[in-house]
Order: sequence, then structure tokens, then C-alpha cells
Amino acid sequence: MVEASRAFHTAPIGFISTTSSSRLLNKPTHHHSVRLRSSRRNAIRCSISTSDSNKLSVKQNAITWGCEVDSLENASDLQKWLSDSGLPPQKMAIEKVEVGERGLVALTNIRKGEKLLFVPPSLFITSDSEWTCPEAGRVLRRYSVPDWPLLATYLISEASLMKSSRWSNYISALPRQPYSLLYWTPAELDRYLEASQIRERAVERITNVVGTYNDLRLRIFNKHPELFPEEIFNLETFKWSFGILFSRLVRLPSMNDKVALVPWADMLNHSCEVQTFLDYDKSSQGVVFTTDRQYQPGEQVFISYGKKSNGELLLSYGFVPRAGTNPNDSVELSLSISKSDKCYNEKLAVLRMYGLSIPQRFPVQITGWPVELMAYAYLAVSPPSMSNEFEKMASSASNKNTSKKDLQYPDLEELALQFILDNCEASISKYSKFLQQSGSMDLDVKSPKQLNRRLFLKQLAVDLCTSEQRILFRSQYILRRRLRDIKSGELKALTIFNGFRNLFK
Ligand SMILES: C[S@@+](CC[C@H](N)C(=O)[O-])C[C@H]1O[C@@H](n2cnc3c(N)ncnc32)[C@H](O)[C@@H]1O
Repeated sequence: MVEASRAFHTAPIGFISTTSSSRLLNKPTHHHSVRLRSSRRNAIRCSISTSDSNKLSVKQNAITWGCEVDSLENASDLQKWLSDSGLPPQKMAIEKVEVGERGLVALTNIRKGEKLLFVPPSLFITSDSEWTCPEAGRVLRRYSVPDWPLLATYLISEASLMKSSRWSNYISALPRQPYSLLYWTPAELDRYLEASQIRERAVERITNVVGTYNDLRLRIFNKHPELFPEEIFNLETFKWSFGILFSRLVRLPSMNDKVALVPWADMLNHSCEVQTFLDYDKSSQGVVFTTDRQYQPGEQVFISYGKKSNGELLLSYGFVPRAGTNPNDSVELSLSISKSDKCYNEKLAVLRMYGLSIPQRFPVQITGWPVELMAYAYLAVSPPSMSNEFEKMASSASNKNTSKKDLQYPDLEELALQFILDNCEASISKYSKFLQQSGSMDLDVKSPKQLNRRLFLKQLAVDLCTSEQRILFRSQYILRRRLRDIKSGELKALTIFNGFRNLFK
């Protein structure tokens, strides 16, 4: 029989809490025990500690596991536990760093092209990991819960079992509040990200997390309250576990795209300049990465989290690289077809055929815009006489079109480019409005904690909006130049034509 103790007590979510003493103030006010029957022979006793205020509202619950990442709290215990659990000696150590608060720093000279890290599979958390509460794992598998919700539930289950879980040292070193847009309230998203399409992505993501939790609750948790008590498995804890997954889960291409939490490897921060990714190395049988540059002792070592825009990095990881430093940066431009368009219904129908909608978002980069966006613009400006081309345009606007041929409609090009320019300029003015107002925004808050949070979120939003607006300014410049060329070309053609006409008069 395994003796396991689940702990959960309430505390207000502090955004930037500097000491751990605030946690000590939130002592559990009473304990009760729940007997979890994993099987007749193997019953797990899980003692749940709760406070009275738990019963008031699930929303008031806060995460009591993990730590504040602005300190090295729990980092040495994590390193010790990792080496006791089979992590070989490493050329890096967890330290406080300039970029990313905690990170891995070189202990010795590291050469370019070296295989670094090596985390063995026994230290991965995957959908196949053993549950400390095996019955809970069996129930989820019986319902064929997919990897992400399964891992989110697993993490909460192990976190609540504290020292009884083999992951206790790992979980204690995870951020108590992962930085991600999941933690922004709807009012904060509206206030700071009104200009950016990332706001919509964040709303979609939050809706998905809430939907996934509700689905699990209705289908599984409510039917097995002894295994999944609401004091522990609630929306707040799911936001935490999904926040952890969004910011730390890795996909391992060489393991058939398996997703895993890889302790130690997940202490590496991202750099836009670095081109190296974590993957499973079949020959050494562990997660490694190959350095694409050399490092000196004391230097922070980085990997790439993938070719992500600044908005995507904010969405999942809660940070924004400096404007102009991310070669994969892009901004989403939302295009729409006017309801007053004579062919609105036909255009909507062909777009739907290809999985597109009105409005539709397209990524724009500093180097230009995709052929799909141009195809959508052609469709938006096409007159009824071109209705036989609508389907082709919609197909090209979708990324389902594999041939990716550039559509050419010389007679429509000027209209289409003007349409993109108008949308681009409308978007630029939204950013300008926010950036102008942001200076004086939110200085009226009295509580230092609230002020701290608001200034932090506002700075992230200003950084994001500055980088997104910069891309749009570049597109505006290219579009204006192209339109000018078309117009001057037309003018030249007209002058030549008039010259011929005069000649024949
Ligand atoms: C996989 S974890 C890396 C370890 C993390 N720094 C920690 O202390 O737990 C990802 C998180 O690290 C931080 N991070 C990673 N790269 C960063 C960067 N370039 N700038 C700022 N924060 C970064 C973000 O908070 C992100 O959510």
C-alpha cells in the first residue's frame, strides 16, 4: 500500500510575489481524508487538506505547488534529485540569468557542434508515465483521453500528491504561475491587446482550455469524485497545468512526434538567434541538442523553441523578444469581405468549401505577405463577372492548395493591393492609438502589487505592438511603392496611347 498525501489550500494568486513567506500565511485550516480505492488489493490513502474558503468558490483557489521563478528556490534540490535519478554530469547548471530569470549556464568551455544535455527517457513525463494514483490513470485511459488533457490531469494529480510523487522535486521547481496569456483576464486582453490579433488567439486558447476542463469534469471527474475531487481538479489548477504544458512541453520528432515534459532540458531559455532544437537522439538514447555556437563558462546557453512570431511567443511563453531581433516574426492581418458585396454569399460559400471564413487572418512578415493573402484579396475585390474564378481564388487562399501557384489577375491587381493597403493602414492606426495611450494608462492604481502587474503586462503589450506595427509599416511602404509603380505604368501607357492617337488624328 502506498501512503500518499494530496495537499491543496487556498491563497490569492499573487502575480509578482517576491518571497515565499506569503505562502506561509495561507495555512490549511482543516484536513480531511479520502480513501481512494485503486483496486481491492491496492488501496491508496490520499489525505486532502483544504481550507474553508475552498468551498466558497473554485475561482478563489490558487496553486500552492511550484515556486517563484525570480529566485533559485528549489533549484539545487532539483539538480540533486536529477543526478540521483540518472541524469549524467552536465556541463551546465541552473542559475539566475538576465534573459528568462532562471536558465542553464555553461560551467566549462562548450564547443560549437557538441551534443549537450542528455536526459534519459526514465526522466521524461509522457502520456505513458506511471501514475502515483494508478486508478486515476486507468480511468483516464479507459476514456481514451488525448495526450494534452491526460498530461494536464497527470501533472495536477502528481503535484497534489506532493512528496509521495516521484516528480515532487521537479514540480516544486516549476513556476507557480507560468507566464502565458492564459493568465490574463478578459479585461486585460481587451485593454492591452486590442490592436493585436493575438488577443483573439488568446481568447480561443482560453476557451479551449475551459472547454477541455469542462468536458473532463462532465465526462469523467463528476463520475469519479473520489479520484478527482473538485478541490484539486478545478479550472484554476487546469490553467496552471496547461500553462506549464504550453511553456515547457516538447515534441520529439525522432520519437514519432511524442510530446514530453523533459526535466532539466526545460530549464533552457529561447533565443531567436539560435537554430538548435531539442530532440531524442536514437544512438545515445536521450534528449540532446547540438550547439550551433561556442559558449564560455558563465554564459547562458540557449535553444530555439521553434520558428515562432513574437505574438506566438507571448501567447505560449509569456515573453516578447525585442523588436527586429526575431527573423521569424510576423503579424496577423485580418481581411474581410464586405456584407454589401453583391457576391457576398457566393464568396462566403467558396471560402467555406476550403475551410476559410470571413474575416480571415493571414501572417505578414517583414519580407512580405503569403500568396494566400493575395488570393483572398483578389476574391474580396472581384466583380460578379469573375464569379467563375471564385473557387480557384478561395482554393489558393487556403493552405490546402498544394500547388501554391501565384494567381495572376493583372486587371485586378491594383484593386487587390489597395484593399490590402487599406486593411494594413486600418491596423496600423489601431496600434498607434494603443501606443499613444499606453504612456498614461494605468497609473491610477493604488495597490503596488496591482500596479506591478499592470505595468508588467502593459510593457509586454507595448513590446508586442511595436514589433507588429513595425512589420505593417514595412508592408505599407512596399504596397504604396507597388501601387505607385502600377499607376505610373498605367500613366506611361496612357501617354503613349494618347501620343499614337494624336499622330493618327
Ligand atoms: C521552458 S521554460 C525555460 C526555463 C524558465 N526560465 C524557468 O525558470 O523555469 C520557458 C519559460 O522561460 C522564460 N523564457 C524563455 N526564454 C525567454 C526569453 N528569451 N526571454 C524571456 N523569458 C524567457 C519564459 O517565462 C518561458 O515561459
